[in-house]
Amino acid sequence: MLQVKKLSFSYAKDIVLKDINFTVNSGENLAIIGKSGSGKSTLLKLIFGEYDLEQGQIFWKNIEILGPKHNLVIGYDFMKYVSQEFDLMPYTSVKNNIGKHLSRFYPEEKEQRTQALLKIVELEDFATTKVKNLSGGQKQRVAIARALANEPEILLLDEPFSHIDNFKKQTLRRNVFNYLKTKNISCIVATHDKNDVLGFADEILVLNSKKIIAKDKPQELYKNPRLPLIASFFEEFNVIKNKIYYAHQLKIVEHSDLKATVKQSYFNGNSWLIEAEHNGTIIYLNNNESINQEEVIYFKISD
Ligand SMILES: Nc1ncnc2c1ncn2[C@@H]1O[C@H](COP(=O)(O)OP(=O)(O)OP(=O)(O)O)[C@@H](O)[C@H]1O
Repeated sequence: MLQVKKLSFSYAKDIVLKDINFTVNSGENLAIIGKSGSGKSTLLKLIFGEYDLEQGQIFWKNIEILGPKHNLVIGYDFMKYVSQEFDLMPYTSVKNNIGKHLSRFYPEEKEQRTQALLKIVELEDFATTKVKNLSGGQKQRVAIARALANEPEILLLDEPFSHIDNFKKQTLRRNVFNYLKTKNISCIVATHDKNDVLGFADEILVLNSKKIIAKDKPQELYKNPRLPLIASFFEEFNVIKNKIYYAHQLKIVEHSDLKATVKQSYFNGNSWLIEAEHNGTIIYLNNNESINQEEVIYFKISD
């Protein structure tokens, strides 16, 4: 189990994280979300041991994670971190990057393991390509495979699929997160993308104003977002009479006391997102088809 206890941290004078407490069990997938600059990457780096803590402690099982003041080499064998920078060896092949930390004394196992990892990140065709000749998304996939090579006990992922195209993203997410579950590897993912979270995270931790403002199962946070900041992570939403409603909870009907004037329609695949003005504020609703600008609509709210 990972335990983060009373952690506070600042770069120079500005405090970034204050009194952070949480735990992650073995095999659990925790997503960290929050606005840009809320401290997600900093928290991952602290857990990895990249900086010395000012206050608080971090433990993996009963080993205390310590920063550079206490360790000549940053990091621990049981933990891997895939940063936004990847840190790959550019003039070396994909295969050798992935196998970098695998033992040379067992060449057959090393080859099998590398092939299995190439398959997970779907880079079999690039095994002998030098990393410098890969696209950003391909490099990101190499970095993920390399982090998995020695089966860490806990994996820290910072925006792990941000460079990967939409054609591959969903398959890759399933491959990686299912692999982690089958191997009981704990995982902490910092992300802006709800698709990295819904369907994969056991819990979501929300950072805001230096603190944890929520920690709950994705289903619970989605159903009861409590704050506009949380709702905005999932979908377009409205605040009506101090309650939060997603766009799909407002239904256009023939007759209602609730009236709005359409301003814009946006195609979003499954339906259209309708932007309309209601009592001087902009609201968002879903509809099966687009609606002309300035048309008056009536809507009801369904919980
Ligand atoms: N090395 C550093 N030195 C000084 N300040 C830093 C450093 N790294 C980050 N910060 C600051 O700390 C705060 C938190 O940054 P961090 O990168 O952890 O946020 P984040 O939530 O991961 O952001 P994003 O979602 O944009 O990646 C920001 O205000 C940032 O400017």
